[in-house]
Amino acid sequence: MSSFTGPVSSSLPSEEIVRSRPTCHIIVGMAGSGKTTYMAQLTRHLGSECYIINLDPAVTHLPYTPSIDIRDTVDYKKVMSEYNLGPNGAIVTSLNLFSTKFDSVLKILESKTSTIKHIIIDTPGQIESFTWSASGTIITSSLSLSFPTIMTYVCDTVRCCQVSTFMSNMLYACSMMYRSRLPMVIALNKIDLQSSKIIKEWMDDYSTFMDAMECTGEESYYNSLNRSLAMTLDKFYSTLKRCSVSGATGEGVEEYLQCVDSARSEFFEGFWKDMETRRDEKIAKGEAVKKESLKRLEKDIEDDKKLKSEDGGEKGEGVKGDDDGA
Ligand SMILES: Nc1nc2c(ncn2[C@@H]2O[C@H](COP(=O)(O)OP(=O)(O)OP(=O)(O)O)[C@@H](O)[C@H]2O)c(=O)[nH]1
Repeated sequence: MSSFTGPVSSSLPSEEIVRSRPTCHIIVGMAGSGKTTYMAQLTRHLGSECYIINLDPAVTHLPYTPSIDIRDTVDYKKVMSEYNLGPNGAIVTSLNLFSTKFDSVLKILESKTSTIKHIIIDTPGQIESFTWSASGTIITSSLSLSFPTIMTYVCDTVRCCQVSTFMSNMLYACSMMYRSRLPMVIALNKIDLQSSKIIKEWMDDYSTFMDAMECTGEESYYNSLNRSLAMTLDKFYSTLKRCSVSGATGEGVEEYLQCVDSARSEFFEGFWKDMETRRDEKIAKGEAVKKESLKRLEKDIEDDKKLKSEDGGEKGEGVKGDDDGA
């Protein structure tokens, strides 16, 4: 799996150091999918082993107590009025403002690595404001350069039992996974209300999804688009880790943590290896550029010398001095 598009520094921690670090879970999902409720359940389960960060500037109530809260740094309502923005624009701007201070967050996290095993991050309900914004990319990249990081995509199982909602969610998850290049866990949430069996079948067997689409009785452009997309997504499903959970009852948290463990290993096999290769490539490229510059400099000096000998050294002291200096 190739990965990273942000800055690569040769002063990054080694794999050995990163391996001993807590796993960072970035919790994403469509509005109302149950991210916050599930996070509360997860953090209750993990207790003092986890460190919680809230990145949703517009949330009014949280059922958990975050250790770092974007709302302590950025006043979303003020951003709205000062920059004359609507709700979504204000979320993106608040995230942008917060991302400029993200180095301080990383420093705090660094100081906690010996006492925590998980860093859990809640993101705004307006999924695109985090996943498709520059600040979302900066935050995700910064975290993944210091900690084994995974994306947890929370799905509302009740709504995903409709073929069109299922497809929208999978397309979103797929694009986010390929954009971030991080391992992804799909948490099929709200299983206290609806079994996730049918969704798993659709992921495992393309023909069952086709059958479900036939059952809608529609032969529309939308269905033929869904059919083509389903074929394309087939490969994506095979790379996913998925589990069934309930933010309401806590069911499935253990299964989720097993998925996280395997996603963590995938992080080192895919993302981290690729990142190191890129870093080595960049250093090697830097060396090559240096060598090339040196060659050019030597050639310039040679050319200069040739010119001077052709001129018979008539250019006087100044040029001689330059030559000596070179
Ligand atoms: N029955 C049931 N309800 C749930 C579950 N998870 C969340 N809910 C309900 O779904 C609604 C949305 O839950 P939230 O946790 O606020 O969802 P969210 O994704 O954080 O919402 P946004 O931040 O607005 O995107 C709330 O009414 C929750 O009580 C679940 O596992 N089972």
